[in-house]
Amino acid sequence: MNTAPRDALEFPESDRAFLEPHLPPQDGSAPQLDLPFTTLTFATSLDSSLALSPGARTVLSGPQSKAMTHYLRSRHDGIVIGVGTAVADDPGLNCRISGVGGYGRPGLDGQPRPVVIDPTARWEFSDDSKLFQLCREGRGRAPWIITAVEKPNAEKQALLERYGGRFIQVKMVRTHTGRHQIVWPELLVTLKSNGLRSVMIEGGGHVIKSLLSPQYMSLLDSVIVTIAPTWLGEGGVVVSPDRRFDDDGNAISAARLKNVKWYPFGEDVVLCGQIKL
Ligand SMILES: NC(=O)c1ccc[n+]([C@@H]2O[C@H](COP(=O)([O-])OP(=O)(O)OC[C@H]3O[C@@H](n4cnc5c(N)ncnc54)[C@H](O)[C@@H]3O)[C@@H](O)[C@H]2O)c1
Ligand SMILES: Nc1nc(=O)c(N)c(NC[C@H](O)[C@H](O)[C@H](O)COP(=O)(O)O)[nH]1
Repeated sequence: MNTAPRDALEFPESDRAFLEPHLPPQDGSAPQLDLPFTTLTFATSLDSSLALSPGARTVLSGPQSKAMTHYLRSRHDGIVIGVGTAVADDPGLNCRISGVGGYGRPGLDGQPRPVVIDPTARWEFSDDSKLFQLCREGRGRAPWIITAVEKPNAEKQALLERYGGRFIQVKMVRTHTGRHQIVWPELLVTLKSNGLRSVMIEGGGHVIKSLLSPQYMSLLDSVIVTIAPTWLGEGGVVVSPDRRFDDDGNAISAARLKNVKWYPFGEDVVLCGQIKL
C-alpha cells in the first residue's frame, strides 16, 4: 500500500450515507441507457456567485464540503468543466480522498477523467499545468478536451496524447451571435460510449446556465449544490438561467428542484435534489 500524499483529504464513512440516494448507483447502471448518470454540482455564495470574477479562483467550500466534493469525484467516472474554468483555475480535477489511486492506493482507481469543453481549442495548457503535474505523479488522469475544431494545434495534441489525453470533436451549433453551443445529448452519449458511466458537471457559469435551459435540464439525474455563508458582491460569476414564460406570456421560474434535502455541513449547507420537469 502506498502512503497518501500530504494533500490527502478525509471524508468519514458517517458523512457518506446521506449522499448515497443522490449518487450514481454503485453497479454502474444509469437511468437512461445510452447516457451517463449526470450530476450537476457546484459551490455558490448567498448572492448566487461561483467566483469573484470570471478569471478568479475563489474558495467557497469549507473543509468538510470540499472533502465532500472530492468524495463525489471518486464516485463519478468523469468531471466536466468549461474552458473558462480551466483557464481561471489551472485545476487539478483529480480526487484527493485517502484511499483512491495515487492517495494510498496504487493505480488510478477512483480517479475521474477530466473533460474540458473548449469549442475553439483556446486553452493554452503546458507541461506545467497542474493536471499534467498530477499525471506525472500518478495522482490523476489526463483530460479529454471537447472541441468543435477539426484539426487542433499539433503540438498541443502531441502533449495531450503523451499523457493519455485527447481532443474529441463533438457536434456544436452556433448561436445568433456566433458562439458555439454544445449539443448536450451528443456530448453525454459520446462520453458514455467512451466508457464514462457517470459524470459530474462542476461549472463554471456558462456550462451551468446552458444545462439549466429547458431543452437540456432533463439530462440531469442529480443536483448537489454547496451554499457557503458569504456574499461575493457585484461582478461575480452568477448562476442565473434564462427566464421561462408560460403560454400566457407570464414569467415563471427558470428551473426548480424536487425531492429536496438540505444537509448542514460545517459552516456550509449542501442542497441535494432532482430537476422538477
Ligand atoms: N464555485 C464553483 O463551484 C465553481 C465551479 C466551476 C467554476 N467556477 C468558477 O467559474 C469561473 C468560470 O466560469 P465561466 O462562466 O467564466 O466559464 P466556464 O467554465 O463556464 O467556461 C466558459 C467557456 O466554456 C465553453 N462553454 C461553456 N459552456 C458551453 C456550452 N454550453 N457550449 C459550448 N461551449 C461552452 C465556452 O468556450 C465558454 O466561453 C471561474 O472563475 C471558476 O473559478 C466556480
Ligand atoms: N465545490 C467547489 N467549491 C469551491 O469553493 C470551488 N471554488 C469549486 N470550484 C470548482 C472547480 O471546478 C474546481 O474545483 C476548480 O477548478 C479547482 O479544481 P481543483 O481543486 O484544482 O481540482 N468547487
